Amino acid sequence: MTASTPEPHTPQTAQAAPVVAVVLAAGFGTRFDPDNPKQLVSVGGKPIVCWSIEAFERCARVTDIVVVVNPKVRATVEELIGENGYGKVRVVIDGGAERVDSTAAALDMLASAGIPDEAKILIHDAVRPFVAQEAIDGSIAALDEFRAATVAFASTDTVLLTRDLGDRKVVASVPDRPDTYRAQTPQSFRFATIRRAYELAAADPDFHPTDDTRVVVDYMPGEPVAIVSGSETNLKITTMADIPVAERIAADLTHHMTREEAKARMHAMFAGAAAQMHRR
Ligand SMILES: Nc1ccn([C@@H]2O[C@H](COP(=O)(O)OP(=O)(O)OP(=O)(O)O)[C@@H](O)[C@H]2O)c(=O)n1
Ligand SMILES: C[C@](O)(CO)[C@H](O)COP(=O)(O)O
Repeated sequence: MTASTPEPHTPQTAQAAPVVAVVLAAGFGTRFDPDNPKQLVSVGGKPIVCWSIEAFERCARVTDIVVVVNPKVRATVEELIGENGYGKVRVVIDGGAERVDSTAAALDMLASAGIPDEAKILIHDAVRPFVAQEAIDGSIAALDEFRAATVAFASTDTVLLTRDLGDRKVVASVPDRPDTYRAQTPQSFRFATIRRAYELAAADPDFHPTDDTRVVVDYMPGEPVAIVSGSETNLKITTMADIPVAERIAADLTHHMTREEAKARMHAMFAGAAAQMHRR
C-alpha cells in the first residue's frame, strides 16, 4: 500500500459485551445434609445443579457459563456437564469456604482470563433451580441502565429488623412492607463494578455477606442496585423441607414444557400438511 492509497474503510461492528453466568455450586449444605450435597439431589428426575445450568444454557443472550464447585461435588458435576453436553460451560473451578469466597474465586478467574470491564456477570445460586427466563433476561436488560441488579421478590410479610438484647432479640425497626423484598439470584453486575466492590471488601476481614448485592451496597454505597422481578418459584433449596415444594414446582414446569413441546409439534405438523396441500 502506497502513502497516497486511501486507508480501506473497515466498519467497526459493535461487539456486544460477553454475558457470563457464574453458577455457584460450592456450598456444603450444612442446613440440608452435609453428607448428601443438595446441589446434586434430583428433583423432577434431574439434579438441582443441572436445572440451574440449563436455565442459562437456554437463554440465548448468555454467552458463557462458569461453574464453581467444591472437592466433594467436582467429579459428579463434571460428569453431568459432559453427559448433558452443556455447550456454554467453559470451566469448572474450585470455590472457597464461604459463598463470597466462591464468588471471589470466579471473579479472579475471569480477571486472569482478561474479561472486559463491561462484561455482564450474572451470579446465581445453583440451588435455585427454577429461575425463570424472564428473571435472567430482566437481569441482562437491567445492566444496560444500571451497573448492578438483583432479582428479588416483594415480601408479602412485614419484615422486622432486630437487635440483640442479651439472650433475646428485640425489634429495632419495622420498614414499610412495600419497601421490603426477599433477595434472590441471579445478582448481576458489570464486571468492573463487582470486581471493585470485592477489592474494597477484601480489606475487611470481619465481612461475611451472604450475597453479592450486599458487597456492592456496603462498599460502593453510591451505586444503585436495580430490582428485577423474581418469583415465588425461584426457591432456594436450603433445608430438607424445601424438597417437596421443589418437587411440586418441577412437576408443574415439566408438565408445562411438555405441553409447549406438544403444541410446537402440532404446529409443525399442521404447517407441513398445509404446505403439502398448496403443492397439489
Ligand atoms: N462456600 C460456598 C457456599 C455457598 N455456595 C453456593 O451458594 C449458594 C447459596 O448458598 P446456601 O444455600 O447457603 O448453600 P450452602 O452454603 O451449601 O448451605 P449452608 O449455608 O446450609 O451450608 C449455593 O448454591 C451454594 O452452593 C458456594 O458456592 N460456596
Ligand atoms: C444469595 C441468596 O440466595 C439471596 O437470597 C442468599 O443470600 C444465600 O445465602 P443464605 O445464607 O441462605 O441467605
